[in-house]
Amino acid sequence: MLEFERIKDHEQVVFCNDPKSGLKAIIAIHDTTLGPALGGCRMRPYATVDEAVEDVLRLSKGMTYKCAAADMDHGGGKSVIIGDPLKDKSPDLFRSFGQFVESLNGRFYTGTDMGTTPEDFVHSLKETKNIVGIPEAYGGHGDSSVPTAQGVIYGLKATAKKVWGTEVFQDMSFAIQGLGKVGFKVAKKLLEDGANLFVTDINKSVIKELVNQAEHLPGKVEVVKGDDIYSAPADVFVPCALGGVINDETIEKLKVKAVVGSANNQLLEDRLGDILKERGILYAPDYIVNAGGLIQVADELHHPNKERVLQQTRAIYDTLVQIYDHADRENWSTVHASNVFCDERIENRKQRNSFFSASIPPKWQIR
Ligand SMILES: NC(=O)c1ccc[n+]([C@@H]2O[C@H](COP(=O)([O-])OP(=O)(O)OC[C@H]3O[C@@H](n4cnc5c(N)ncnc54)[C@H](O)[C@@H]3O)[C@@H](O)[C@H]2O)c1
Repeated sequence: MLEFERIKDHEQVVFCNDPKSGLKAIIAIHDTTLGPALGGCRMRPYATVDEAVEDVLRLSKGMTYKCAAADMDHGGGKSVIIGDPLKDKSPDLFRSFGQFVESLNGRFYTGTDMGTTPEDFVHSLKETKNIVGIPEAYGGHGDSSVPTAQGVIYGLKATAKKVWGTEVFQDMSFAIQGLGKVGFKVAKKLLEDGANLFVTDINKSVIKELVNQAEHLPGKVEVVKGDDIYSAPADVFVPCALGGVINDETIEKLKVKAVVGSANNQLLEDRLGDILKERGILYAPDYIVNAGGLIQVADELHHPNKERVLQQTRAIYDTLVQIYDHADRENWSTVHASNVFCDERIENRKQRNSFFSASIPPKWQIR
């Protein structure tokens, strides 16, 4: 049962039901103060509608913060399709989803997330232009893991500067969990710069590939098993696989001085940010560090330009510096400092919007 109390933080929640294509989806728009909502579309065989609602509400709120932190003119939204991505996909399902997105008249832009691919949304594009993260052949930027990995590198530089007073990775050590699209690129760049890595992945073939490539690079790789990555004697832990990896159990094992990675929702709960602080471990808030992909997909709405994406991704460095300094001044965790930073950006925009509101044209229609 969905009660208004449950969605009181959200502007709009839309249930999409199309028996012909089998589409059952939910679109949540959290906050459009900064601009039209932006957020991916996740497809999962949710056990209950309640579980799907929970996910879409939480994820859309997270997008409001992520867009604010990256200084995007977008608010937070997200969508979920209830279904098995291995069995239930069809062109009609994604066309139908596109029609529902179109019905929101530019209030919501979406694209790929867990369980969906850019190719799925080529079908949705036939019904709406409000799709991002599309293949290069359709005018998009293609693989978003490239700027995401660049953002992680800028995050590592800002953090290394803060903790060790240097941005030189040579002879520093990093424990990388997950060598997928993002983690592999980060690992390779660090090896090129002469860093020492501890790595783990459940996929043996990516480990083998990295070890092979490392033979021709200045840095060194040591492969560790599963959970041993948490206690690896490294300077920085770089989570690039799953969410929730920093929890009461793993936090005790960490020997690092900093945590900087691409994984979404790295802390199981925000309070763990305080424990990291107490333990003298500098945490780079995930939604700031991993915004490169978001920056790239949003850029598609303004005639895609890779140089502009790189420039905006570089700003992740400065944002982190501001947050670290603010957290220091107030004696806050970086999690709290970062949430306050985003809330202030949203509040400031509210005031600016009200000043111009009588004269500005409708703010949504970007392309
Ligand atoms: N790709 C992007 O642009 C982007 C943007 C923002 C955030 N992220 C987040 O960054 C993380 C990595 O994204 P990606 O695109 O590289 O995903 P990916 O699926 O390409 O890579 C994830 C890797 O983690 C490995 N893995 C899974 N479970 C593991 C475990 N228990 N221990 C060790 N390794 C494990 C997988 O085998 C895979 O190689 C995800 O949390 C994702 O949500 C990605």
